[in-house]
Amino acid sequence: MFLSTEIKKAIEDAIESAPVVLFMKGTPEFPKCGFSRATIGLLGNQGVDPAKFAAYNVLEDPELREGIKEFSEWPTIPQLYVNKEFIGGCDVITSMARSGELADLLEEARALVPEEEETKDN
Ligand SMILES: N[C@@H](CCC(=O)N[C@@H](CS)C(=O)NCC(=O)O)C(=O)O
Ligand code: FES
Repeated sequence: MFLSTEIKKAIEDAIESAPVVLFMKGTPEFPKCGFSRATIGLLGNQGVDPAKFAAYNVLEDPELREGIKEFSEWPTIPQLYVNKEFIGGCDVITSMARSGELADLLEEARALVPEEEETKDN
């Protein structure tokens, strides 16, 4: 498939729209596939700040669905980007969560809910 300039630009804009960007099936609230659901769950468990997060539903956009595969040179959805860098899909995120690498990556990207806010007293 040929990645048009227009689609490429839309993908680049999406990737730049937040520190943590997930291309997924469905929405964070209503994932439409177990792999996307699992990935959203892992990011939530890590404490990703919603303000630092953007999700794009590829089921609403067939061009995005195919385009992101070619752009990332990765054949499946979900796809995670952190600070414009492609990280991987569900399997990669799962193993990075287990090893602690995901926590380090997200912390370095300053994408987690700040500790003070989490523990702020009433
Ligand atoms: N092993 C994959 C699981 C994801 C996967 O297999 N996705 C499939 C089914 S949802 C996919 O995106 N197929 C191409 C498509 O639906 O466009 C991962 O680590 O992310
Ligand atoms: S939609 Fe069937 S496995 Fe993802």
